[in-house]
Amino acid sequence: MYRTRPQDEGRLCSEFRFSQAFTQQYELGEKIGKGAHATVHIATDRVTGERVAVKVMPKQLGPNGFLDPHFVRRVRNEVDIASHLCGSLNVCFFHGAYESDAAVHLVLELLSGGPLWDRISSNSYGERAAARLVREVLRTVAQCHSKGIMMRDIKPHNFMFATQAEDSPLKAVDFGISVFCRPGEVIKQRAGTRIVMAPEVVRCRYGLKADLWSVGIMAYMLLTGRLPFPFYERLFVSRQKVPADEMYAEILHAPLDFESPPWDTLSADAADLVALLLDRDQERRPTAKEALKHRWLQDAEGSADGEDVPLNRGIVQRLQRFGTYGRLKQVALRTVANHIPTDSTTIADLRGIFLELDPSDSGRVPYTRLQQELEDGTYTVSSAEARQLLGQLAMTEDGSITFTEWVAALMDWSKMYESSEWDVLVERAFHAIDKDGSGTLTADELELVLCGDEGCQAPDDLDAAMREADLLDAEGGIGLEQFRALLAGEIGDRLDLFETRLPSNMESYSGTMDSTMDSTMYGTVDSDHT
Ligand SMILES: Nc1ncnc2c1ncn2[C@@H]1O[C@H](COP(=O)(O)OP(=O)(O)OP(=O)(O)O)[C@@H](O)[C@H]1O
Repeated sequence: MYRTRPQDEGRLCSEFRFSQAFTQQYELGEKIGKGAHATVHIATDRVTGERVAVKVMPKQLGPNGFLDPHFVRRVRNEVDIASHLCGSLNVCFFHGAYESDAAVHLVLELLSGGPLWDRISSNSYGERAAARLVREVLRTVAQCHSKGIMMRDIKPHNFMFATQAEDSPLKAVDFGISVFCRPGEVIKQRAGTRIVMAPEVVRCRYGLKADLWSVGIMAYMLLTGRLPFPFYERLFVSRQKVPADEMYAEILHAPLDFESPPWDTLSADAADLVALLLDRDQERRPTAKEALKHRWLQDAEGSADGEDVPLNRGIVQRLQRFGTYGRLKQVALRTVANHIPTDSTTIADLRGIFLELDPSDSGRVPYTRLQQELEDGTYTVSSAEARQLLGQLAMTEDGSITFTEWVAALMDWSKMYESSEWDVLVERAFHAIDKDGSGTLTADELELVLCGDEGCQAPDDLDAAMREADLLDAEGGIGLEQFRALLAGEIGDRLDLFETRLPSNMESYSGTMDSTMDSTMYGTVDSDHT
């Protein structure tokens, strides 16, 4: 994620250093959405014909003619967080960023199922359907929190369905006001959308747990079609303006309504989880990982979906986990994988599955064969998602994936990390990258492993990788200890943070819903501008 550095604030227009080749690569089509900071269009890839969404953000200049620092921060947030999370199927896939003199273009996965907001307004969810959606939202939050990212604007507008299907996956969009926040860190700037704002955000002293309150409000809305606060009636039914101070007072003090219908017909488990998430004491409120273990969410998909999924049915989970590691960490893991002896027992099960795909034991599997494996019905992934997942893997020139790559992507690295082999492997990998033997990985050496002999094509590639690895300040290079820390961080991300995408029976939506809610009542308060 972007941290504001003095030299980045107010840079001249061209200085995002994104590619300027948008119009060469894409044909811009009809407008499909509008937010406060951007318009969103459909666009078509001129070579592949693939349809994508393009978020066009007009460049905002400050009075001095330089780019407005808030604008720079918002764009960097979106780009960096989307890059961090691009392996996750719970997040709208980010294809890349472009800029012209007038605008930044963010090319995104096209989500044609519309925002969750629209379905909340026209449907009520049966408990099981609601539980599935809450679980997807919690997974997204858990993935973000494990990367130290606070989403800060969790609301039904910022989750969109991939398709029109009732059981469509739900994906997060719009990370414009998200921030880096380590566990225990306190943020003091009020930001977000009032109706989902946690009490501690209102008080301007908050951390990651504030996201869980917002999930609680979303879960409440999914189950009841309304908000738990008295101001709901005035704002959404009578359509009156409610002063911000009055909303804040109710968020801080008003009793939350768990009595009125339909609470009398909802399960005790549903009420229990929502009440836990809406605990005003953030210390007692569960983390996203704890909430995911709640009883109400356990049978949400009716299928096994956790650490217990066998390797041969857990490829989608593992590819997502690898995809969220960041490019520099991925290449570092590849280098480590390259040093694991092929007969090591730690990779025996991975070898067995690889051999099923590569019966002649050539050490390679064609990319197309893997794509077929993901799309053959074992998993519920679209072609674009299969490409997204496999796009994390480095391909050989003949379009194959090597066994080393397979190990790097699918390995349970936490087990290797705990083994006696780990330290030696990391050291060997470090020395393999440190070509000049200086004991430090320089920018040139990192560029070589990231982008090969030709160097990085997009000027921002190396910077972005360093930002992802939180190593932007490592101007003198990366030493062995930093390299170790890079590899160890988040190594133990639990697999059940990621969807299995194994088929399961989904309950249909049911019931009725108040359809008077209106997106105009839903504006983000971006405190950077207030
Ligand atoms: N990937 C996508 N696929 C299809 N439509 C999208 C996509 N991303 C956004 N949209 C549509 O465009 C609208 C505006 O997008 P978005 O919310 O990201 O803009 P914004 O200006 O950053 O928002 P905000 O007003 O919350 O700051 C969304 O409400 C949605 O309807």
